[in-house]
Amino acid sequence: MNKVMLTGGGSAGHVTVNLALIPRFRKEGWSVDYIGSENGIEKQLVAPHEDVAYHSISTGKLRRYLDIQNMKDPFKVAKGVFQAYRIIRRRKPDVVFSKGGFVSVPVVVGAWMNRVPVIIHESDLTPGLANRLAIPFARAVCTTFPETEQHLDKGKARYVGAVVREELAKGRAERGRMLCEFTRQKPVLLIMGGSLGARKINETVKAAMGRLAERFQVVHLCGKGQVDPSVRYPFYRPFEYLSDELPDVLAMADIVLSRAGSNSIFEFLSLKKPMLLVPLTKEQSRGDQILNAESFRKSGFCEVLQEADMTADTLADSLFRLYDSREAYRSRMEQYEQKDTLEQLFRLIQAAAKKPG
Ligand SMILES: CC(=O)N[C@H]1[C@@H](OP(=O)(O)OP(=O)(O)OC[C@H]2O[C@@H](n3ccc(=O)[nH]c3=O)[C@H](O)[C@@H]2O)O[C@H](CO)[C@@H](O)[C@@H]1O
Repeated sequence: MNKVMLTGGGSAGHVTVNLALIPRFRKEGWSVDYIGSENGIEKQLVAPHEDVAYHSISTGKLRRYLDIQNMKDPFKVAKGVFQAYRIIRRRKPDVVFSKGGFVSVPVVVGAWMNRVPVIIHESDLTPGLANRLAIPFARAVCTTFPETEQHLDKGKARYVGAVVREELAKGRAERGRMLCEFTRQKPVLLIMGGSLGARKINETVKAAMGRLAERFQVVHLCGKGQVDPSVRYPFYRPFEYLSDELPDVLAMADIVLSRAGSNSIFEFLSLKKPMLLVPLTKEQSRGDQILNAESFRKSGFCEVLQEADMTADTLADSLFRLYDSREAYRSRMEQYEQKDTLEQLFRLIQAAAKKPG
């Protein structure tokens, strides 16, 4: 029996691909282990998969800026490498698949020390810091955007496309309407700030709601602890986060306002939802979302509004314009050819395993 060790975490975006792969491994009779952090979102997301053995290791943030924590973090990372090395030596996986995030770096190094092959997946157009550190230890780097190859050692890059969770296509608009108690005929605007919410978008939506409510019914995924009870409109429904109900809400949405996290935007693309993207700025992230959004804009899948230009009025104007041209966006998205990404990833992981078959 083949054994795979998965890793990745820190935000939902770094766990989604791993979760989508688990049923594929199960189908082939592989055993699956996961190394994540003690308190990260990956622990909660993996917990329902009872047949996946979860191991936690110490993690330190690999900070891009100076701060007193910097002094402690190298020790935490070193401890994480030691723990990951020991877990991998004991569990003896045939291959490690890493999705990125801080927790993945010690795991990749631990795998290399045990001579276990490593395959990496990158969701964004340019590789994140964790993946950049891990790439020298990996056999192959799978990319979501074709452009990413320019940022990598050519021999290692494999363009596989985006993994979109199967259940997202199974949503029912009617159930979404019942959940939100939307009874009007007006179009539905879905606002999604990424897995952690987006404070600046939430504040601007609050200021723009007077105008937005005239044309849309609005469902707003605000992020944990970010629902503002003072925003009250008859057809405005805020939630902190949706899990099982998300497919139904997506099915009901006519257009979407979102950050430009890679998983989210490929989900909207696969469901043909015209999108207005407000990418995280270079200061908030590393500029990856700006590049993700720019690539989608060039393909004609979205409009982009930079955060510095976002006011209540520019936001409402952009959303009205997007809705008015929704058919043109949809027909361009129809042309996008969805690759069989999950299968390609599985095959690459299988080929890298010490005991293929
Ligand atoms: C702040 C930060 O570092 N963001 C990064 C993080 O974003 P983040 O984790 O927000 O990433 P994504 O947009 O890629 O993924 C969010 C995921 O959460 C799901 N979801 C969201 C809201 C909700 O209520 N329910 C729900 O299920 C979405 O469907 C999606 O699958 O990883 C992405 C992929 O590497 C990067 O592009 C982002 O720059």
